Amino acid sequence: MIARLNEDERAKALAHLSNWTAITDPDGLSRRFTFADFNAAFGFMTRVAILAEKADHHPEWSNVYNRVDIVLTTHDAGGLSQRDVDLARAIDALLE
Ligand SMILES: C[C@H](O)[C@H](O)[C@H]1CNC2=NC(N)=NC(=O)C2=N1
Repeated sequence: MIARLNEDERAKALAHLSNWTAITDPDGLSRRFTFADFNAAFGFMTRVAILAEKADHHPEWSNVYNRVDIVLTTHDAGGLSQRDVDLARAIDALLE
């Protein structure tokens, strides 16, 4: 069973995830992405979906036209875990 991050682990992880916001309900990370249009937003979602399937770790997300809102939280852990941090980094890397 994957564990929630403790305070020390959270602080260290967040220091490397400046684009993401720590949230409490659910306990996790969130980030809003804005693209030129729906096509670009959906293309991004497709790439994130492939990452998520490979990692067997899936985002909570919504899309409105060119905007994608992502929340990363670990259901199996009841909150923020290393899996969320790893997926956030992998998502950021898609845009580099
Ligand atoms: C059975 C399967 O491995 C689990 O349900 C995985 C799938 N994707 C998941 N995604 C997220 N965000 N949290 C989980 O706990 C989780 N668990």
